Amino acid sequence: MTVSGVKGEERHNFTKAESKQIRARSLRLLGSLLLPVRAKVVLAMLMVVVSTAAQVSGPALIAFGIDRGLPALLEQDWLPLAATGGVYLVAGVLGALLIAWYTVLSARISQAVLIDLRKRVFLHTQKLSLEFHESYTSGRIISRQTSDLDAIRELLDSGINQLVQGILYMSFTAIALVLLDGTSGLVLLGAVLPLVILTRWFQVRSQSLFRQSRVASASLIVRFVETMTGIRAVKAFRTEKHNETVFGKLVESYRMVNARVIQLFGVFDPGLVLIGNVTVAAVLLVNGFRVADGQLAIGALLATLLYTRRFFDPMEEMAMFYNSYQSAAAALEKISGVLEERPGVPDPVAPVDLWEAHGRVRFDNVQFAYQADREILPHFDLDIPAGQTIALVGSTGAGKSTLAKLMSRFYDPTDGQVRLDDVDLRDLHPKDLRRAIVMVTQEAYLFSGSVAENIAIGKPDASAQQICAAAAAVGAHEFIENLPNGYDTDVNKRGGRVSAGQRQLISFARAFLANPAVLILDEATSSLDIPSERLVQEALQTLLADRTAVIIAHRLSTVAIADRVLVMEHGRIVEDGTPNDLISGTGRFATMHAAWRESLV
Ligand SMILES: Nc1ncnc2c1ncn2[C@@H]1O[C@H](COP(=O)(O)OP(=O)(O)OP(=O)(O)O)[C@@H](O)[C@H]1O
Repeated sequence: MTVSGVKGEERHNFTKAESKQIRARSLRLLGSLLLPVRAKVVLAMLMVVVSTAAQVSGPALIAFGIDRGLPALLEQDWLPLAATGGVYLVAGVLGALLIAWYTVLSARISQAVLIDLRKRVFLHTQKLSLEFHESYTSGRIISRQTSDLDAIRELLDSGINQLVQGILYMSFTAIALVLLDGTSGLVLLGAVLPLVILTRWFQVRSQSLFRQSRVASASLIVRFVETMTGIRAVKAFRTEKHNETVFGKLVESYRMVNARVIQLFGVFDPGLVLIGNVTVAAVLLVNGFRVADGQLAIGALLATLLYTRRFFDPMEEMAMFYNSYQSAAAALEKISGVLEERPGVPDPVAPVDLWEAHGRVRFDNVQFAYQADREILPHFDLDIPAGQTIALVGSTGAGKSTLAKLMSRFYDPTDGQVRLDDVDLRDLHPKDLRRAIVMVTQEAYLFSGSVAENIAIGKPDASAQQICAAAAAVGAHEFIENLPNGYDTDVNKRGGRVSAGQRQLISFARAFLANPAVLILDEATSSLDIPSERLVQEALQTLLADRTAVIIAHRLSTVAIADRVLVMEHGRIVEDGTPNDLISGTGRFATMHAAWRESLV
């Protein structure tokens, strides 16, 4: 199985080569994000090096002040002590200023990187085909934009700072200690072994716990989003109690993992403090004797103690970095996977412009399957002349919506071609394709915003009059006028809520305004009541007059306005003719129509 794109997300056990492939992908993404801010990164590094050096100089200066400045002062020479104090002050101020500057600069870098990544994820996910969105759940998409980006933000905001400053601080401190006094350096070296053992122990255990914690929190998000997305089904089937139990279990497992993480820190933190204190005690003991023997000055003793103590300070923060690094690395892996996905319907390399499409649609030798082993359209030929109105009927699962999706190029055929005015849809300029072919579906999705804005999606530069005219043409004007703020009513605010049928009318107005050469209505009148449907049918006569139209409808009333009826079964057209011919015949459509007429009586 491959790990390219999002496929790797479902797996946990990778081979070495696969892990390498995923890491390389993450690093490439990180590299491409840092490239535009590389100058700032170098500057920030320089600042942090200088400011850490300034901070680390403190104990050495204190030692100098005590061992050289004080005796000189006793001899009435105040200059060495004053100079030491001055240098200490300058180092302190410089360190503080540089840290302040560094903090601002690193925040800018992290903001730039995050904004870039956030935009890339949004734009790319939006570009991915319907095929991708139909299998990649909304919970996962939301996690990519929220918790994953948060994990990366956390790493950039504090994690990297802590790591870089921590490593530099510990290295500079160790170097300063060795330079000041080799013996103390040896004592510190003695602490390194237990330190390495403790840190390694912590890393090994925390790695698996942090992973479990991320998995548990992701499951919580996915469960929450899916429950809320399906809230209607939840209420209709009264599954609240069941959901509560399932969610409760997820929360409990999240709590358990976090409790174990805290237990781990409960051993690691005191362990660090203990090693630090034992080392300081050892330095005090060894150097105390050396001071008594006159081998070491008292100021140097103090400085060695301060360096030893300070050496351990960044350890805990660096252990925390490990956590944020792990989360961010996992997040980066998943985000880079989404960004690696290629749209199932790629934009043409040499797009053909079709300014004024006539609307002839042809399916030539088309074969189509969603999954390799299950063919939906085995072999499909169809010629729809420009301006014809087709009613597409057939039983559930016959492949009607699939045909509509191929016609709108939501999918590409596995074999053969779908053409508009003799141009393969794959070669058509995406802008021309969207202008020429519009599909209205049953969902009739409305975006946040006013009714007018929702209609104007069909033609963003439309005037208010054009919007009203479009609404009037599909019989939506009256109800829109009766909404609290008319065309300016926000469809997602209380009071502005519209019914499913009204939503469909708005999406009709949107399609009418877009004025495409080919209009596909996939169950687009299913939520309308019979009088509204009749109204729309009248409007449809005008709406469909000068364009090619494909109407998929279970209610056969639509057939009356069609020039031609296609009956589909198992991905094939089994009947094709004018409504009258088919009704008066003895085929499937005649039976369906008779049954439908009877149901009306
Ligand atoms: N995204 C998908 N992935 C895999 N299989 C799919 C997908 N969408 C549809 N199918 C399958 O393709 C077949 C045809 O489905 P399609 O939606 O085209 O039927 P339909 O004639 O429009 O049915 P209905 O009248 O119920 O809407 C069905 O067997 C369905 O299971």
